[in-house]
Amino acid sequence: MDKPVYVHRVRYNFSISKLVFWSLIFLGLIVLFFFRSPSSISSSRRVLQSGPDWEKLVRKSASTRSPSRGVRVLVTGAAGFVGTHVSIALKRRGDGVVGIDNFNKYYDASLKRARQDLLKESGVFVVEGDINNAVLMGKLFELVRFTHVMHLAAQAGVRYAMENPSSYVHSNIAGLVNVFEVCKSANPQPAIVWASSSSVYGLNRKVPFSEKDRTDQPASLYAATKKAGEEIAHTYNHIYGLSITGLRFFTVYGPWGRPDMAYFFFTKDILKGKTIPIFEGPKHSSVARDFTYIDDIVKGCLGALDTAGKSTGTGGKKKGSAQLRVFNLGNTSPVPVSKLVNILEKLLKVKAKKVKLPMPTNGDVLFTHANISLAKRELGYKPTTDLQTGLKKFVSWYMDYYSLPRGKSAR
Ligand SMILES: O=C(O)[C@H]1O[C@H](OP(=O)(O)OP(=O)(O)OC[C@H]2O[C@@H](n3ccc(=O)[nH]c3=O)[C@H](O)[C@@H]2O)[C@H](O)[C@@H](O)[C@@H]1O
Repeated sequence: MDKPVYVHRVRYNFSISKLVFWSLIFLGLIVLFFFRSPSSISSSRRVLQSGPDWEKLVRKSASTRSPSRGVRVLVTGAAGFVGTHVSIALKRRGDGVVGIDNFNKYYDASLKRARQDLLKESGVFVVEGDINNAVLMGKLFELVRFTHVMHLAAQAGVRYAMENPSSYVHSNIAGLVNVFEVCKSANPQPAIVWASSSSVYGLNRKVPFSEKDRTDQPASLYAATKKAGEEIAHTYNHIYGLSITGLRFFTVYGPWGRPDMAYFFFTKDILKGKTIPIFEGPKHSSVARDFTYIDDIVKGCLGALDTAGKSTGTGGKKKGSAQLRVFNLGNTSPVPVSKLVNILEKLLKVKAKKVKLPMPTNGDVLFTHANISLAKRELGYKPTTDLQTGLKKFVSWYMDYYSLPRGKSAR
């Protein structure tokens, strides 16, 4: 028997509304996925890495306040801890600054994104890319006649080198070589200031560590890649006339710091009531570091940049000898890790749960202590912040950044 027409119509209408219903659900899911996925969050911040708008951003960021001074700096690792502070300091005094950073996930990338926001507020544009990308690096030099490169991009961390050795080779060796390659071919060649590390002193026992001391006993792959970097710097200076200054940083700490470093994760764990491991040397001796506050390091970096001689080559050809320097940037007052924890306990007003453990044999050294007389003489470097004062500033930033109640900490 034929069904009445209205039955067909009802069925037809029903399947249309079903189709519309499911389409809307499907669309909703797509929208939800794009709004919530972290990659969409970062891509919304990301600017296309080519085209006139991007070039305009690069050129604007590189423009100097006073054209007569004309200092234009490419800062690699600009969204890193030291990179952010140095970029802001350069921009604040009127220099042109362009940043580059690959925003890798070695530690919480949202902290790097927050630093990027801070840089943007200061007028510093950060190009998203890897220093190993020769085309991108070359493009930046086509757009801007950089006078200096502040090369701070690196795979940091002493102990992580056991977990991911190739990341150290990629950033600290291949990446460094690529930076030098691009600089040697640039016309004019920029002067380069780059981050080496106190870890190059390795098993050196002579204190305080002087630039003249031996650095051929690295205790970690990280240290070995930094030491290799210093030798590679010698080669590029020798063959191409690049002016190169290496800075040996001593355990830099402060606001906007690195969450993988002890002072940072101790703070987090003390507040959470988690037990913190304090490493000890043989016979329960204390392990100590020459902790150096970020503002002092920034002054050292700017001092190195301002006193850097010009590179002498052009377009890959050496014209004469150029400056090759290396400096310790430390605080000259080593503090035992147990004392660092005591200071944090007082500032946080929380008693830490501690466990003393023998220092693991994965690259750590027992102590560091910088002799800074060379940097004092040549760069005018003079650290002024002791650990108590610097940690107070760090804790204050930490409580604000993570929106923690103020009651628990001392400002
Ligand atoms: O000065 C440097 O050259 C280096 O300083 C730091 O390396 P490190 O001094 O080992 O800094 P942290 O990892 O923050 O360790 C600080 C101290 O805390 C100790 N520690 C670390 C971790 C832990 O769980 N317990 C502990 O007692 C370490 O043995 C060390 O004495 C940085 O992580 C390196 O990137 C940098 O190059």
